[in-house]
Amino acid sequence: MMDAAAAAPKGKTKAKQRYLKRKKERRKLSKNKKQKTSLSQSQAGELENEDAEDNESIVEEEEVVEETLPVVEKSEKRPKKRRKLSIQPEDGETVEPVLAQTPPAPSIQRLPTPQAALPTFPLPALPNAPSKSTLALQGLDKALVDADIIPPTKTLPIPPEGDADGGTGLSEKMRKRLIDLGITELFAVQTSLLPFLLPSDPMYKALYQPFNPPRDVCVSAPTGSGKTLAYAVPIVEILSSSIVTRLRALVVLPTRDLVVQVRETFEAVSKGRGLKIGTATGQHSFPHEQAQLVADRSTHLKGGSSKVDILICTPGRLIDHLKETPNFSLQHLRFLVVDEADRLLAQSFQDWLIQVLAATRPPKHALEHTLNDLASSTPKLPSYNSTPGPLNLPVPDALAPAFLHLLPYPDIPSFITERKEHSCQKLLFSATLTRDPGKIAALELRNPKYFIVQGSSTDEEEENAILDVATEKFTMPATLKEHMIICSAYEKPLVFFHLVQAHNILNALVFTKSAESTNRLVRLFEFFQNARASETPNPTNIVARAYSSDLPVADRKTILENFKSQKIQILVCSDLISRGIDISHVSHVISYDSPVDMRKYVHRVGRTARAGREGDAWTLVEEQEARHFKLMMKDANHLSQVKKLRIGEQDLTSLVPHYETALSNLKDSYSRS
Ligand SMILES: Nc1ncnc2c1ncn2[C@@H]1O[C@H](COP(=O)(O)OP(=O)(O)OP(=O)(O)O)[C@@H](O)[C@H]1O
Repeated sequence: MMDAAAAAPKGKTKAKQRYLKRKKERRKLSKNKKQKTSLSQSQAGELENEDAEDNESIVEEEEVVEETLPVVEKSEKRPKKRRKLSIQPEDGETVEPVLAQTPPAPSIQRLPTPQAALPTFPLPALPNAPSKSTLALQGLDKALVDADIIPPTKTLPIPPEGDADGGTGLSEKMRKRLIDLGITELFAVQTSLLPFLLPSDPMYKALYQPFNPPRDVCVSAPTGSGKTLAYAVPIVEILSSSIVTRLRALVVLPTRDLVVQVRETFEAVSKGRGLKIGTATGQHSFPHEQAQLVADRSTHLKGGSSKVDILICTPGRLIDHLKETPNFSLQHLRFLVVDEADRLLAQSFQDWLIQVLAATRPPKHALEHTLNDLASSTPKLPSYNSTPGPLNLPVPDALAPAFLHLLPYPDIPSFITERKEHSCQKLLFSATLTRDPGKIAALELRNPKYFIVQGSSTDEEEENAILDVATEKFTMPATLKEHMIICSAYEKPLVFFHLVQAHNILNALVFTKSAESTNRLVRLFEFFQNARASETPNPTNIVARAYSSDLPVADRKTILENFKSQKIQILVCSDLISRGIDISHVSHVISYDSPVDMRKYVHRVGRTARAGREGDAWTLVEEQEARHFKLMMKDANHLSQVKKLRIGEQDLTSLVPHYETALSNLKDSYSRS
């Protein structure tokens, strides 16, 4: 018998035999393991640990055996073909199978989910046509397009003395004065204009701003909206800072009556501020006016010699003073107000505007001429570099700063190269502001700022407001009610009498086409009243008076005062007082003869419904004029606001007998005179 060692195959060492034996045992064990499904975890763990230990020992042994036993290596399990792996996550979410190493085959499922549809593009189309208003705005003056649109409802309370100015820009003195006058809030036009003209920075309130001259202003605001205070208040505020009297504000108005009215406003507002106010209307003799306006007329003074700070005048008399009154000068003007601007610009009286503007500008040559005489009479002036000698320089006589450079002083070098500008600020006002570019250009406005008072809340309404000014469509006071009565020429006086009686009119302004018609209507009305009174037990006596340019100035003044104090109930007038006149209690305006143009209509009806009060306007339109009147209203986009009033035939026929008597009496009176 062979022993075990001898039985061992040749070349196998003891270690090898031991290894093979243990391997056999391990295989056996792993077979058993598979069969024993109920094998506990702990047992399995022990087995694994055992395996791990075995493996360690094998590695050690293999390091030794490796070269000699390649067979053993072959027996190791190698990964076969790579297969797809499927991962089943715990939460049950299905994960796309991933192929190891090989790139994923393109699959529709794997593409990002496409959007609902392909992106859409707008169909080619023409852009929307610009609106009519946008088109109309094109080519308009930029200043007008940039206008400030102020809603008429915008008001600002005036804080009492001691409080902050509340955004009004007003001094304590002015606030106290206004409150004393019963003005407790600023109207729309004033809320915007006052802070613009009275900025909080005192630099901009200065009388002279030679290097930063103020912007000019154009204001379009309805009748009775408070335009007069909108310029009177800032002028008084700025001028009251001046100590020396110079003509610094010039207010130009179309009629004497308006001059008187605006003077009253200035006097009321400037009470206690030390400002001197003068007027020039031709009401007094020329020498009298000269003496009122100029202190020294005998010495030639280059800076002028004014006795007033504010001059309110009509253009005709202004030009007379510019030409004829020695030392009457506009060089110090800080404000030039053109109220009822469209009317004044239409008035080419002696080219008044050109002459006034020329007088406010520093002349390039004219002053030099006048100074030449002076220079020739003085010893030759030393040049800047020459040996200093005794200077005998002309006295500037309080020349305005913008005019100083014209004096024949030695040339003093200055680091300021900018030209000095005159500081005259032009302020234009009207309820019917003109858009005639030629007329506006004549004003030589400096960077003008427009303010338009008109109801507007949307952008479109703002555009419309600008367009209305551009196309001369005017805004009426919101509190005004308008009516037209179409009748025959024969019925017209009857309609007038009926309106006066039926509506118990006590404060009416009646407009006719001429001074002659005015007088005739008043006389007819008086005869009619007399005829009625003889048959009526307790007749109400209504006093009617004519107010026309035929009357002496003193009589006009008395009549106007009597109408204001309600001693006269009906004032019959021509268009002489259709503009600007402010009589607060006028409840009715009757256009006995219908106005020929829209501007006249706006100003006539604007004598009522002022300062937020109610008012009625009636226009009597003869049948043959009806077409023209309606067309005029339609062109102004205003026809819908003018209601047609029908008067029953019965109402008129009852008045006919008295009317017939009045007519025959009038005829007699005319034949006698
Ligand atoms: N803030 C205010 N509070 C109360 N009343 C005011 C105010 N501002 C002006 N008024 C009054 O309103 C009236 C009309 O003002 P004004 O005569 O200045 O109107 P206007 O805009 O110039 O009208 P028109 O275009 O007809 O000349 C005047 O009696 C004036 O005293």
